[in-house]
Amino acid sequence: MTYTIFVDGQEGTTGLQIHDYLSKISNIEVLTIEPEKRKDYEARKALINEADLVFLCLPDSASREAVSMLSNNKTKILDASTAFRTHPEWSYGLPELNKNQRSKIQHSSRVSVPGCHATGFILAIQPLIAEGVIPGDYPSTCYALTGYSGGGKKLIAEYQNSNREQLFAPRPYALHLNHKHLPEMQLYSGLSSAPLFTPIVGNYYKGDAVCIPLFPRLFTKNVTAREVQELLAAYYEDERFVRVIPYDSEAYLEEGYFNLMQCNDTNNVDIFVFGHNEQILLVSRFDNLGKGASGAAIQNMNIMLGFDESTGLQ
Ligand SMILES: NC(=O)C1=CN([C@@H]2O[C@H](COP(=O)(O)OP(=O)(O)OC[C@H]3O[C@@H](n4cnc5c(N)ncnc54)[C@H](OP(=O)(O)O)[C@@H]3O)[C@@H](O)[C@H]2O)C=CC1
Ligand SMILES: CC(=O)N[C@@H](CCC(=O)OP(=O)(O)O)C(=O)O
Repeated sequence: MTYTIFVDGQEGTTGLQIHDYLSKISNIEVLTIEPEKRKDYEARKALINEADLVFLCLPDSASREAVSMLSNNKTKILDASTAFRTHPEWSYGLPELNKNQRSKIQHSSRVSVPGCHATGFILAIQPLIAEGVIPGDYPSTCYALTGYSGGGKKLIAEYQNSNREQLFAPRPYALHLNHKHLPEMQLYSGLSSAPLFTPIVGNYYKGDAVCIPLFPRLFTKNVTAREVQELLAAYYEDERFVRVIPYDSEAYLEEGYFNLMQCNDTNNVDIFVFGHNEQILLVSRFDNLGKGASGAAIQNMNIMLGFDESTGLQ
């Protein structure tokens, strides 16, 4: 069986990369829109309703509009925007979340692709809450270091076409403490309040390290950093895209420094547990355009269409 696929937003950062992945997958036919018609309501509506599966790689408002264009029961939607990530009728496209999530995605025709920072945060902290190690009302904090491609065409152009001195140094942002990923970070991690989250964008293309400092004295169970690593390793034992790095493994550092680009061009997430009995630092590392965006979108498509989950992915 051949499935027809349409990417609405095909010329954007996420859309272009999804096209790259799709070009390597068989059993699909990609429907394209003429470039000058890519924002034409009727032209988009026709293709959205013709396709078996549509990727929405658009701003939130255009995603909502695209969903309102649906007039059939066949088309499955995978939305990359923030518009539906906590919507009760949509499935959250993080198959590794728990034992039921993969099947939820498989049986759903509306799936949202998680935000990049949210992916790293939830994968690292959720199992510790689910297993009763960290209480749901834990006052969590999180910071993330990310490449500028996460900001889409506009931020890429700013970094690549400007020599402004202030772009050379890392730049903290979302300093009103209201980053758009907070609702999904809270909901799917199982926390009763959102983390205090401060992302930092750097002058490099891609690579994300989401860091979560933790104080075991505030935990429900008395555990060491080594035991936290063991718990996470057991939780993700059967997951092909999530690797929990052995505790205390200097081999993964480069002369003592962390390389946050090491998962680039893969769909992998590496989770590290650093620290000792009094302080722990969890770090999730991944490609913000891979498992943080387009790779995750393709992984979800594979599940929704019944393909092997790693089809087209590295
Ligand atoms: N789920 C994830 O992990 C990630 C999701 N995203 C999300 O994906 C979406 C796209 O992000 P990104 O690719 O980085 O953004 P870009 O700005 O790079 O691309 C967005 C594209 O959408 C097009 N567009 C805007 N409005 C319309 C419209 N009404 N109809 C058709 N096309 C339209 C733009 O056109 P034009 O070329 O004319 O500007 C552009 O090509 C955003 O919602 C973003 O939040 C982003 C990164 C990761
Ligand atoms: C550098 C930068 O701006 N990054 C984006 C992350 C993009 C992403 O993954 O998420 P969305 O799908 O929610 O857009 C940000 O922090 O908003």
